[in-house]
Amino acid sequence: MSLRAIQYEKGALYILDQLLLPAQSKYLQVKGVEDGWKVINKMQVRGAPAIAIVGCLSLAVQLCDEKYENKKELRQDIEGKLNFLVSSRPTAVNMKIATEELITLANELCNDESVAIDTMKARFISTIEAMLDKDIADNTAIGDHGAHEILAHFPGDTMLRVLTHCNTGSLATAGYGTALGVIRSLFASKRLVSEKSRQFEFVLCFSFSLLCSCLHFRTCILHRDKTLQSGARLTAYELVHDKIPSTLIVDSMVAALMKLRNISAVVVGADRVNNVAANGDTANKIGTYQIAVLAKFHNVPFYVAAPFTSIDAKIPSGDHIIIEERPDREMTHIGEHRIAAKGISCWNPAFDVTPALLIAGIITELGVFKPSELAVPLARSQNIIG
Ligand SMILES: CSC[C@@H](O)[C@@H](O)C(=O)COP(=O)(O)O
Repeated sequence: MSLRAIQYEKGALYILDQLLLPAQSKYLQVKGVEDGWKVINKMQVRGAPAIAIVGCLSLAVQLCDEKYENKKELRQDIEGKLNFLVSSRPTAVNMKIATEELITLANELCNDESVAIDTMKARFISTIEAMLDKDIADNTAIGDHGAHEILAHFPGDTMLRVLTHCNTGSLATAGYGTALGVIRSLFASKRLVSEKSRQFEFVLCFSFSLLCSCLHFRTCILHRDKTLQSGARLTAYELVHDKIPSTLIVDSMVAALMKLRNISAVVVGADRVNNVAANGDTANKIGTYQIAVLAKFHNVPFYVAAPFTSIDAKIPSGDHIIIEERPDREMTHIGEHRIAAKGISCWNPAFDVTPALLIAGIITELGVFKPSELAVPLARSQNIIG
């Protein structure tokens, strides 16, 4: 059973505090939108789908306790609280898309005279609650489509090595994960386990290799604080928990890795996939772009795994994605200990944008598409949701 980092039962929401991982596994109660905003902004919960789900569930929790005079008052309160939640982190689009859909729903319920206030509240809350199950179902589908796509390029008994970046697993979603979901599905596939690979595992202590590009070391002097060591702290934690053999590397090793080891594919997640004018540029954790460039150079297929809730149909290109900048302290300190020379200035963007031309395919819950082919399945996904 993979981790459940978001635990919800009618009116009660708990999240696994990701800032404490892997040393401590402690759940925090989220009592309403103020708490929801704080846990997202402080990155106690992170990852694009998880941000949206926790944000929306924090609203559901609060609505359970609030009393309203009339539907208009309820509608206004919903809109204000959702817009507040969107401001918690700017790059991932999932919370913004969820907000637009939920405001549309609140307007419809408010304008429908056959719907009483209690029914409006109950329908609104149950729509939010459904996000949890839908995300897990989407991720399982993403995992299977992605594994199928990658395996199709290799004969049955070939041992695969997949490189991923950041954390896209159960900690970043309602469960199973996106890019990490593909890796879970690959792991579950019997085609990967062969006599040959077992022998290889035993001799080289490699196992069938998942290589996580992890710590965010950059420009050779810098180390990020724990909010961003998401590979080492979070992905490694999930893989160890699920007993999926894997190897940790740091970002600066990717070129050497691709030259010296036979990497089958790269699979990463997304905070926002732009889909206007058949674009497909993708924002993801800082360092993703350089991995995509290196993958192109070494002829390694580079995939993005993301649900349609991460696809933004509104901005003209990836250049318009707002990139969140994090505090200097993440680069200058390890815990309380300063490692950078006092007086040095820092640039600390949390994300970068990978141009669509470097992406072999976007792995979604509806299948794998070229970045330029997303428009039709996006419309289909909106009909399914709507
Ligand atoms: C399924 S999670 C996809 C992305 O959100 C993930 O790759 C990522 O970049 C997370 O960034 P974070 O800053 O940890 O929220």
